[in-house]
Amino acid sequence: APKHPQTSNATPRKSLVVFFSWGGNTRAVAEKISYLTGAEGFELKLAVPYTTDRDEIEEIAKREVRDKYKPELASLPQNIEQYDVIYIGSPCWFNTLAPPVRTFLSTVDLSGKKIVPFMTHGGSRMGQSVQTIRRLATKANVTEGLAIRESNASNADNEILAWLKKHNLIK
Ligand SMILES: Cc1cc2nc3c(=O)[nH]c(=O)nc-3n(C[C@H](O)[C@H](O)[C@H](O)COP(=O)(O)O)c2cc1C
Repeated sequence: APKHPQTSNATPRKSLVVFFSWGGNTRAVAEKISYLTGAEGFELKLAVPYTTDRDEIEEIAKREVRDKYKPELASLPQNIEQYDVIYIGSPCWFNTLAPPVRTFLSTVDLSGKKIVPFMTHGGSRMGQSVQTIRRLATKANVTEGLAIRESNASNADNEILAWLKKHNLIK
């Protein structure tokens, strides 16, 4: 049947927020992005969870980042092909992505996706993470990142909203 001229053949852009959070700051930003965009959320969790001890995680993270270690994830998002836009969130750990996010990027085929990175941090902003995402997801279109300071993580509504508008991710 002929299509109405207003009808687009393009399927609507579906988006997913994939994130890891150790202390909750990145989760707060991820939840805000989901709330503002309608994107579904997927929290990356490890098969063997990290310690909750702040001194111990420092040592573990330092070693894993140095070794580019990819810890095993408990699960992966299903049917990734249905999403056009994937937000990817991480705390800044030693100037880059937390290792669980590295595992995700190395495991899932993100060819042709628009990837929107975001990070919470104590001063390093995105660090090296955008370059790392571009290297691991070679066939994706990776935008500039959204960096939110740790102290603002649960109070960044306006910053997140402005950033989403600036990048045409919401109206
Ligand atoms: C192991 C570890 C390493 C960190 N390394 C950095 C860093 O290199 N640069 C920085 O700005 N903040 C660093 N931080 C601070 C975190 O990026 C910041 O507190 C972030 O908001 C934590 O997010 P989360 O609560 O989602 O885990 C580090 C924190 C931890 C626990």
